[in-house]
Amino acid sequence: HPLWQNSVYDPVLKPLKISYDPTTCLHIWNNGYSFLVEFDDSADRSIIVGGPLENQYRLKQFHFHWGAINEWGSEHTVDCKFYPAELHLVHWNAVAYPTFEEAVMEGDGLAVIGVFLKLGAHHEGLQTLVDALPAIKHKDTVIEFDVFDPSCLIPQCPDYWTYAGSLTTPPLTESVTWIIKKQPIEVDENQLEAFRMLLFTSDGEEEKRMVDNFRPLQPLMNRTVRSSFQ
Ligand SMILES: NCCOCCOCCNC(=O)c1ccc(S(N)(=O)=O)cc1
Ligand SMILES: [Zn+2]
Repeated sequence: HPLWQNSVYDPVLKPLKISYDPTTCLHIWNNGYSFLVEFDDSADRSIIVGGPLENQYRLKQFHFHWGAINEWGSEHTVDCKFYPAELHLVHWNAVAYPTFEEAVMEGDGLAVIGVFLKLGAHHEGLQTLVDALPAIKHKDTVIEFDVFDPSCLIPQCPDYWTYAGSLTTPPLTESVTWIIKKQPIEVDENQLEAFRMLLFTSDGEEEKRMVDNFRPLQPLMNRTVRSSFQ
């Protein structure tokens, strides 16, 4: 999604407030499309509020999209530039809807924080995840993941873009308030290569490396992207 050129500064936008409880972390698994870290969302223990949001939203999972090479991989672009990977932290509106599955079908059901990954310095917090990847190389493999604070993957800079959009994989429902952080996080080449060693395929099948698991850019049409910064 082409950010920046078509964005309008909205002075009404508030800072996003993020409060995650690291002990709500459950497991990390390879679902055949990406690898996901899932959280216990049975109570309001890991939530975001503020920003463009009317309600508070509960963290359910985070996952990534990345390319086969560093020239592409993100699902949003800034100034026509792709990043090598993009993190999505998926939250749902448990104030308005009883289950995640129902929230997925509603316009104000989900809020996804997008964070760009840029090639650079080693990322200590990400390394914890990278160390777990060999154990979930194949589709439908899972390992327990006790304590992890996803805040370590979110840049300090408060600036973000926001727009009303959709899931980038089926069911592609238009239920997502996208909140894309302006500042990328830096990860090193070995960490990106570790993502690319995962497989789309199950154990025993012919190996297909998990790369280029991003949706191609979609036309902006008449959508407005607002920025929280000038
Ligand atoms: N499985 C049958 C019922 O399905 C109900 C809805 O399931 C939705 C599954 N998809 C997701 O949860 C889901 C979540 C986030 C993103 S993304 N890449 O837009 O952040 C894409 C997809
Ligand atoms: Zn995603």
